[in-house]
Amino acid sequence: MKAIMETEDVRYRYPGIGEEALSGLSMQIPEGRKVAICGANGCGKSTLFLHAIGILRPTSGRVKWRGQPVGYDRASLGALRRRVGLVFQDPEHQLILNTPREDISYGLRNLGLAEAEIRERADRIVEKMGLADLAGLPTHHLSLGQKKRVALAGVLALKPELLLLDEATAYLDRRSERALLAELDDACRRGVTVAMATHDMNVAYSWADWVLVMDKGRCAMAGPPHEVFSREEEIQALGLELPLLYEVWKAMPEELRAGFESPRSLEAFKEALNPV
Ligand SMILES: Nc1ncnc2c1ncn2[C@@H]1O[C@H](COP(=O)(O)OP(=O)(O)OP(=O)(O)O)[C@@H](O)[C@H]1O
Repeated sequence: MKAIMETEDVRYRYPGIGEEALSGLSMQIPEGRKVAICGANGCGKSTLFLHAIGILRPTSGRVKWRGQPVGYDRASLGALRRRVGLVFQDPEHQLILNTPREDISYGLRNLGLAEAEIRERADRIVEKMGLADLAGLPTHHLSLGQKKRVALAGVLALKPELLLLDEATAYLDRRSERALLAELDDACRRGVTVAMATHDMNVAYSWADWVLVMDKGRCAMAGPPHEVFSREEEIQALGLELPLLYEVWKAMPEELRAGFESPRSLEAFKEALNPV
């Protein structure tokens, strides 16, 4: 497993706060994967993301990009932020201009691209993400789900190698959630490593192919979803729920389950029960 980004024993304390937000965090984000980062409120997921783009700097320990320690001079931070894109939990923190198109173009302009390329890249992402009807509207007329899609479009337009999302699916209806996860799958197929912080264990279980569980500023568990969630007692002790599909599967008679790994989608579940 090759890590695109990793942290080594990272400690961080917000100024004026007694408790460490990260208290010896060592974790790896494997390259090319869809990673879910799970953990109770306040376990340090957002703080980890702010370290990943160099907004915060560890009090001790190291953050590494492709095996090399991250540098904190202007040029190194600029290079890091061209490679790592962060979609914030609250799209209001990301969308600052009048319209989605202006916001998407603004990010591209910051990359120093020529106007023609800015227009072309903005058009392409607007069309690809089905935002054409919204692109020219005042951003404050958009729903939360629409704003989340625009925020994602703005970061994807920058073509990051690692895409980080903080609670991307929170407050989305099922259809918007599915559309957003499909977008992330698509990005991953194009070679982008995607890591999403989520409280939704159903999303973590069925969408991700690697799961990191954080607890009190450290990495408590890491592995493929069925492996992590099969450690049921540990998951529950960390205040997390088991995914519904996993629980239903485990509640079924053992002879029906024999020979199958716990299915991670409804389709796989049905197939396991009615093999063709
Ligand atoms: N700007 C800040 N100033 C002071 N303390 C902070 C700040 N941001 C976060 N913290 C503290 O750092 C710890 C980790 O918070 P963080 O937001 O990283 O957790 P999280 O896992 O993302 O939480 P959530 O799931 O609620 O979004 C918490 O104890 C939190 O109170």
